[in-house]
Amino acid sequence: MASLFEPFSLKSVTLRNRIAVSPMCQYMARDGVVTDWHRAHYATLARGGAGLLVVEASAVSPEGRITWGDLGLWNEEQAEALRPIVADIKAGGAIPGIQIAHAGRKASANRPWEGDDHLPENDPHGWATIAASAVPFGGGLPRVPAAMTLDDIARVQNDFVETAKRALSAGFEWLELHLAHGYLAQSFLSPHANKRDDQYGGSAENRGRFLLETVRAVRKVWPADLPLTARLGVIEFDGNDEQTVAEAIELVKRMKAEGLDFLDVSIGFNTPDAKIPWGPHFMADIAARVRQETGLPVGTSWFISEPAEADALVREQKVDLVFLGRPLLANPHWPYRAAKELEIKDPAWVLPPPYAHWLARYR
Ligand SMILES: CC(=O)[C@H]1CCCN(Cc2ccccc2)C1
Repeated sequence: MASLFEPFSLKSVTLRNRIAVSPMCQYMARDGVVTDWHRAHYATLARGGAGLLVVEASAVSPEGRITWGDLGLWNEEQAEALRPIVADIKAGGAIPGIQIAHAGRKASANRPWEGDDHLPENDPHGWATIAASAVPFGGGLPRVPAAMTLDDIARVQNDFVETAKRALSAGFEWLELHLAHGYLAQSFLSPHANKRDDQYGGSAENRGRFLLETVRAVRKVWPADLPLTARLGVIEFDGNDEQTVAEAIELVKRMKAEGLDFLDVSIGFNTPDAKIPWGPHFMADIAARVRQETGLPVGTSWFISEPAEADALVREQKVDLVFLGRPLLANPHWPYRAAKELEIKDPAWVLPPPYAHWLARYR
């Protein structure tokens, strides 16, 4: 029976435990390039003891960023600048992962602490946005995106492929396609956002096409022995959940057949009117259903903060990995806290030797 501190192997990669650092935007990049902020941020988190560290959403093109502060992986300079980050993550003992993304109709926005809303259309720092259809998200993100042409679709899918190749060249061993949170790929899957009448709209199969084609294309360039994963919004909490989850599970089965190795189960966030049932590990049972019905290993996040809860989710085989975000911002050594609370042997040694030997002494 696996527990939080059991290793996890997937393809040729082995994680030292079931704790993953969830991709968390820092909005501290310059032209998509990492800065000193990221160097300290990622080294600290990697040294904290997690088994996997997924670097924040990195845009596949400049207009694919949420804000001007987002990381990018659309050019070689950005890839090169990520190499020391990968080295720091590996030196800390974690597997280096990265999430690659296109923000779609949620792009061209202010950083969360500076408004978390769309820049004014005439703002020189903003840019035109694209999505499945010319339908705005709403709320603080009212900008109307351009409906993508078939050429746009092919271009953006190629951007994901080229970005995946750069992630490999930068040394990442775990790739997460961002297909969630109301961003570009998710906007194709959602009837809230996708009003197309071509082969990318209408039926569930058509609405899943962009996502499935992107997985298929990236799988061709991402090494067969390295995990190709995705974060997918499988539920909207918009009153139509049974249909949404059923459609998502069918799509995940198709993605698995195309070589997807793991699913990070999340939320669609395609409508500002969603009624999210925020609460302790509220996504766990939905993740367990995806795991059960697709046979893929899964992870999930959202309101997982207590070690005993995280351990139970793994022991009960609801998830294979727990993705932690804010608990790790609050305490980058959360794995050490968990090791103590779960009474793991030699808990201090989830941390690097310079810390562990002191913490293990004077008991
Ligand atoms: C890139 C990404 O998925 C991040 C960006 C920052 C907010 N994160 C969490 C979030 C998603 C959707 C609505 C509200 C909050 C998601």
